[in-house]
Amino acid sequence: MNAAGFASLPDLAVRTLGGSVVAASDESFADKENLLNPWAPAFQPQTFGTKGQEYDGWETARRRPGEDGALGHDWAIVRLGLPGVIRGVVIDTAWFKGNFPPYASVEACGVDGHPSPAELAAADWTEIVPPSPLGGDAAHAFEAGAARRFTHVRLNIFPDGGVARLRVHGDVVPDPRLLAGLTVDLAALENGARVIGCSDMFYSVPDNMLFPGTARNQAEGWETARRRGPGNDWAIIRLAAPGVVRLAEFDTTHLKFNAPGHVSLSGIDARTGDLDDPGAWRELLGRTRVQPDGRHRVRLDTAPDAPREITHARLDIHPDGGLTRLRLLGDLTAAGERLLTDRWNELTPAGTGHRAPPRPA
Ligand SMILES: NC(=O)NC(NC(N)=O)C(=O)[O-]
Repeated sequence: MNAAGFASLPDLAVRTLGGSVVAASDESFADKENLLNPWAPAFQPQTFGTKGQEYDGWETARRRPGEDGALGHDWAIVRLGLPGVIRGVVIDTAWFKGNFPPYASVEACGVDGHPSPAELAAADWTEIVPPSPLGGDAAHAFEAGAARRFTHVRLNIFPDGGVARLRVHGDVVPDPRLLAGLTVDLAALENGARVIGCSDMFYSVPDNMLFPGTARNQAEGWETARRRGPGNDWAIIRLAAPGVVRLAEFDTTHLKFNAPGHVSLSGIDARTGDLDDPGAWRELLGRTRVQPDGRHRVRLDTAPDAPREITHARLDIHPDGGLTRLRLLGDLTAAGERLLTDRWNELTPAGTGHRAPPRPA
């Protein structure tokens, strides 16, 4: 997968998906936490504080050789908000022009639970980006290929300097022990769901609807252009795993003059039906009126005689607009639990401190 390909995958490290910087060797000039800011790096010239020019990034002091003559290097350890398989990394030195590091590398590890910085230092790290040259004021994309579930990454810079952002794109691999037997959001990015197709993403991408928490403005949701022709906008969501959706939440918060008039929802089991065959989709919720700027929770009909196991859901918004959040609360089926467990086991090598979850019958 090339950079353009992996950059459309979720950023497993971004703060709005739960990422954090747990430790760094140094942050004398600018805070390590800036590495994971969701916004594009900003810069204002001549904003000198007591320690130097202020940068929207992570910046370390200029290193000097120690008594032994060694220069050493700086590093920062990031806890991924969403553990998963890393497909590519972007090291962005935006605005660092005379103070970027000339080389960087990235390592990753998978550790169960909530390890301390000391426990992470002793973890088994795998190099996913070898030491590579960097330029100033530029985003550098590196593919990463290890077919393993990682929970943390370590950015190494040689010998020192500033990095504006670290983006870690990949496929979310949720921990089945946290989902099995519970009613969960089958459309949540953090549970492994994703939007795999949509009619329009002129203003913002539809995966935004699947972020945790509430949106702070309409840019943090999905918004389409004004539709001038016939038809309506839509998005198809691949659920976290096969499951039964029992309650849908359509959130138009912050969409005050651009909310859809109506929404509808349908589902398909892609193991037996073709996503491209309109006849294979079953209605889950007929055309339902929505209001601007608010949450709409709708209980779906899950009568015992209505077989509702689906792998994908289709959201239709009539005629256009967007949603800031979409929640599809429901239960994994036994097949869904098995699938998640098998995937987790396959991508989590033994001996990394992970407990293998029981595989449902
Ligand atoms: N934050 C800084 O002031 N950094 C540096 N200096 C300037 N002017 O940016 C540097 O690396 O010495």
